[in-house]
Amino acid sequence: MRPDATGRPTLACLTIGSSDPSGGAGIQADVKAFSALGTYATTVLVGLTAQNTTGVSRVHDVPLPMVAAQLDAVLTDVAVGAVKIGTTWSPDVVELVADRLSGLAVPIVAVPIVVDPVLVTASGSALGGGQEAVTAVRRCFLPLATVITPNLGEAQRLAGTPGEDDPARIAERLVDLGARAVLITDARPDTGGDWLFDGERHHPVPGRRHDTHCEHGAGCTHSSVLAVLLARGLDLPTAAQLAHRVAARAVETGHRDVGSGRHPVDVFAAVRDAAVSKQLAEHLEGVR
Ligand SMILES: Nc1ncnc2c1ncn2[C@@H]1O[C@H](COP(=O)(O)OP(=O)(O)O)[C@@H](O)[C@H]1O
Ligand SMILES: Cc1ncc(COP(=O)(O)OP(=O)(O)O)c(N)n1
Repeated sequence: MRPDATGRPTLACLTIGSSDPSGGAGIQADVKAFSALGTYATTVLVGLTAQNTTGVSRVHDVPLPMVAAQLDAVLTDVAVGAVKIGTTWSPDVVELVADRLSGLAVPIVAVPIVVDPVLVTASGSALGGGQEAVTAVRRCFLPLATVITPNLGEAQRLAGTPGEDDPARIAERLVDLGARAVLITDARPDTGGDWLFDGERHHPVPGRRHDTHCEHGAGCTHSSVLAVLLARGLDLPTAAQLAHRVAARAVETGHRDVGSGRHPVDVFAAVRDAAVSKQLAEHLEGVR
């Protein structure tokens, strides 16, 4: 196997999600995050969006047989070390993806699966489909995922607890509903930071909010980074801390001159940051 720049064998990661033509979020953000962390990106597109930094104007489904063919093409050829699942607004796609991943010849349980259930974008556009899609995500993805990474509003909707704003209680409800672990992003909008419940213990992930208005793609970047770190063998609480660090820095260093709405994050600048790259190197040294 050809080693990467650090001497490790190539780690291939798969993202299953939808396209953002403005380049900040969706599959495009995932490929950038995988690449920034030195991994090889593979992609299965389930939908197209017409969107930019100000919002989503239109969505279009990739036909189901084409989704199935893409999954088969990648999974029968490339040994993926991590899977990230992003925007899937069609219940049929949710079922198909869950079916293919759980029916793999090589058990995918050995491979971390991070599900980022996108329901509303930072620009305020609904992107997760209707209640049927939410029900399908609950039924098919909660038990499949190593960890799910909803933001606070998405977690409330998935848990069916609209008035509850305590992330610990929402996360516990999601585990009751079948999730193995829940990482609620931006769980404390007043102070910043995330909240991890690993099914047994709660781990607050402290953070500070940056007021740069560069949040477009923060969630996609965060969940992709998390998938890579889990594939590299980090434990979930450590991976959650580091993924937040990278995402928060990507917001801080975001592309303020791109677009007129919520500007895109910059994951490459984040991992180039001396403090972030030192922390990544320290944790990744000695793991696969
Ligand atoms: N303004 C911000 N400043 C610092 N970190 C942020 C900011 N916005 C989001 N993050 C971090 O980025 C990651 C993704 O969070 P979030 O924006 O909630 O995702 P989503 O795009 O799914 O709503 C989390 O780790 C969160 O704490
Ligand atoms: C195609 C597509 N997928 C996901 C998102 C959501 O991206 P996210 O990283 O949560 O950031 P925001 O869009 O909420 O800023 C998306 N917009 N498009």
